[in-house]
Amino acid sequence: MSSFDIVPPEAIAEGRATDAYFDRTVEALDHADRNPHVVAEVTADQFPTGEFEALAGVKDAAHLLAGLPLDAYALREGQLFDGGPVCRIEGPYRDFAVYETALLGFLSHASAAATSALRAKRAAPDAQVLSFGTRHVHPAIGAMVERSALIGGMDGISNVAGGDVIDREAGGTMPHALVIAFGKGNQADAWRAFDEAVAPEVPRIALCDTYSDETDEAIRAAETIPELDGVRIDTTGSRRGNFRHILREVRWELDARGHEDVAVFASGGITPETIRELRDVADGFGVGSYVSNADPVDFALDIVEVEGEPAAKRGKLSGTKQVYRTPDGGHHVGLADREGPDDGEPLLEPLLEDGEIVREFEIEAAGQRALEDAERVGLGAE
Ligand SMILES: O=P(O)(O)OC[C@H]1O[C@H](OP(=O)(O)OP(=O)(O)O)[C@H](O)[C@@H]1O
Repeated sequence: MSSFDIVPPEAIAEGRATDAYFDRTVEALDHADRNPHVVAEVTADQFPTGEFEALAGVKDAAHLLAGLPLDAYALREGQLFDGGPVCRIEGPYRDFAVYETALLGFLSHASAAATSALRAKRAAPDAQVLSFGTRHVHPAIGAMVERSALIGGMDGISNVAGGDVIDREAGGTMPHALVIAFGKGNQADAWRAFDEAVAPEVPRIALCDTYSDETDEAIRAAETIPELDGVRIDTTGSRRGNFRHILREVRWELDARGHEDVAVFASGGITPETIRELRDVADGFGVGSYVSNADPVDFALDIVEVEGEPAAKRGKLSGTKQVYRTPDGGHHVGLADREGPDDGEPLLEPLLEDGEIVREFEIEAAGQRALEDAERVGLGAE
């Protein structure tokens, strides 16, 4: 047993990461010798709302359900939706009832982070937008946050173990702690030690706000490290004043001394709004809490068909559904056995066939899909 309070992956795979009432449900169904064939759908909103979100977490959802006697369909990761099902399960209910809790958790949390990542990246498509936020959340979900950030189209991640899990390398240069470890006034020693110590492929980006004026530190960093790639300005909120002005000044003073090729990165409390304010004066952004702390999407799993007959609780729409994307960016919900809209591309595609995963999960392809679909539906274009 781990000394950390972390539900182990095996318990999730076995269906133990469930609300207890599903265990009671299985007991009652067993007692009554009842196991109806159902269609169940995962939905946040029944009808399109105009508020788009990006789907993520489908890889984990597929592995959760793998091996069960069911078929499943889902949107592709990175696909945007604003209503209707994002996932459909068809099979004997008793066999998958206990997986609902973990299934919704996988999709809800990852989709929220991916959606925020997409909003951040869309605010500055030409800048480097990097994920910095796993420090704000439980370390057990670091890989989920980083994978979702990339599915949302972000350009890089910072969590090393999270990167190991998703087979991507974490990036990053220095915290304030490194500069402080060399003592006030000795920032140059810290930057020099960094430059001498770290592998050549690590970008030389100096943190330039620890002790003194940002422009002063940026100039000194550029003079200390001949191959300096960039400076990062993370001015503490209480000292920030006009952050845009600070970044413009840094850019100006670097340029005035011939350091036009030194990039300027901004971090600390960055949101899509601040990115839009700063995108013409910064080359990149470190985004933390805006992505890692995103509120989970409010997904629910609902039975919509029992033994081939429409069924649903009040407030939910019965019948097996399909969702479609039309070229104008419209998201349409219809019954699966009816004609879809003209030129509508069906979005719910096979995920599992009789318990076998029938899909590849490509992070970069998902990120590309998210960015293209965001362009189509106008998400984050403001
Ligand atoms: O505000 P967020 O968007 O969540 O950004 C995450 C963190 O990244 C920056 O810290 P930094 O890397 O400079 O860390 P340090 O102050 O501990 O050195 C910033 O000051 C935040 O603490």
